[in-house]
Amino acid sequence: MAKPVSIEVWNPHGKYRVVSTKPMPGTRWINLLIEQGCRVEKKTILSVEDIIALIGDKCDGVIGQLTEDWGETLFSALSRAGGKAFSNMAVGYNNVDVNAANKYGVAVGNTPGVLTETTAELAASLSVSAARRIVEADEFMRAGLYDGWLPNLFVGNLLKGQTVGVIGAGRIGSAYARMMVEGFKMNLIYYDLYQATRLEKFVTAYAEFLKANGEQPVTWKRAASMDEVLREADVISLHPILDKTTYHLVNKERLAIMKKEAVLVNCSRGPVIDEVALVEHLKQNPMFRVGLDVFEDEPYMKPGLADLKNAIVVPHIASASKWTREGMATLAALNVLGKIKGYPIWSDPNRVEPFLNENIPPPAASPSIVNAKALGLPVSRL
Ligand SMILES: NC(=O)C1=CN([C@@H]2O[C@H](COP(=O)(O)OP(=O)(O)OC[C@H]3O[C@@H](n4cnc5c(N)ncnc54)[C@H](O)[C@@H]3O)[C@@H](O)[C@H]2O)C=CC1
Ligand SMILES: O=C(O)C(=O)CO
Repeated sequence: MAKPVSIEVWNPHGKYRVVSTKPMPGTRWINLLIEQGCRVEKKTILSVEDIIALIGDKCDGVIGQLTEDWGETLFSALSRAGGKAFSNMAVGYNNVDVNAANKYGVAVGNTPGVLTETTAELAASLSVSAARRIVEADEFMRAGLYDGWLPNLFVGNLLKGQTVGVIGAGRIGSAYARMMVEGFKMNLIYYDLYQATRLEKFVTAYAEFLKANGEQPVTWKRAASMDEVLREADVISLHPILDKTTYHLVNKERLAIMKKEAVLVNCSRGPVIDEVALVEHLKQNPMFRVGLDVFEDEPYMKPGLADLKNAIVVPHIASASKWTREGMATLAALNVLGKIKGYPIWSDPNRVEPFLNENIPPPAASPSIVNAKALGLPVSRL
């Protein structure tokens, strides 16, 4: 039996009913829905049962979260309530069974682009923090253990001239690579199923700039295999989607081929790393360091991880800048609104800026619907 849920409601007499399963930052997303005749309701963390109760008998669209299991049960409930629109407030949608959504004709939205730089910045921060042992040093200082400067105190790794490895050089992976190459003059090695042409051009141009200024040019290489990246890189950041091909991509065997003093960062999804194997590897290799934003059994950590000084752990905050989180809420709301209104799908989900400019009305389109093709939804000509 679902427990009764207390709900905040805006525009109670709106024609369409849109529910958000969690409070989202900012008010623009609410205003955009209200202006178009929607009644908006929001709640906080919900179980599948709670979400079914929230959907009720009539619901036109739902804005959901990556913590929720959107599969057959929820899509059939939404469909029974007359809903044909769902959006994750996230770019990753491994929590969504898109085939089940297709079965019920429900459009599935996500929020690409608006979180690219914010997420890459956190990955870069974790890389530097792990390489330079910033969290350990902070704890040491606060514990009153600092007696004075010492040549060996918290000695870490220099990034300049070392190699940064990126696995999954899509939007976020490429943005991270640019930060590390340009910011720290690191050489790049990357692995992706596709060639990252723009990234390669960026590094080539930056290398020419450095050479022209009498500095050592940076280099890039597209690796033929993921193992090549793991063997050669000093700092490795994981940015693929989570699917069957990337589950436990980093496992015991692959950890063993990495450099003993490497830094590994994960801002993608927890299950991309076998976390039990990682804990063991960290114990055996105290100079190996990790920066983790995501965990295999979120919100929990595997036993032992929290005790390890060579691990930095943060609670899935990679996209947590104010601008980005408000933008994610806006994109998610507009995905749902667009489907309700029968708008076409925006033609390029990598170019969502027009939806984020608060000074102009957003385009009459859904910014990003991942199953648009499967549902035969029309594409915007804008
Ligand atoms: N920690 C956090 O708060 C956040 C996590 N994410 C995660 O980051 C992921 C990536 O986001 P974007 O860069 O926007 O997506 P994207 O689609 O632009 O990039 C993903 C890349 O992974 C590559 N890829 C897929 N399978 C692969 C494989 N087996 N081996 C190597 N590469 C593979 C794809 O070809 C693509 O280039 C999301 O799916 C999400 O799970 C995204 C935002 C914030
Ligand atoms: O967007 C995502 O995929 C996240 O993990 C949260 O920003």
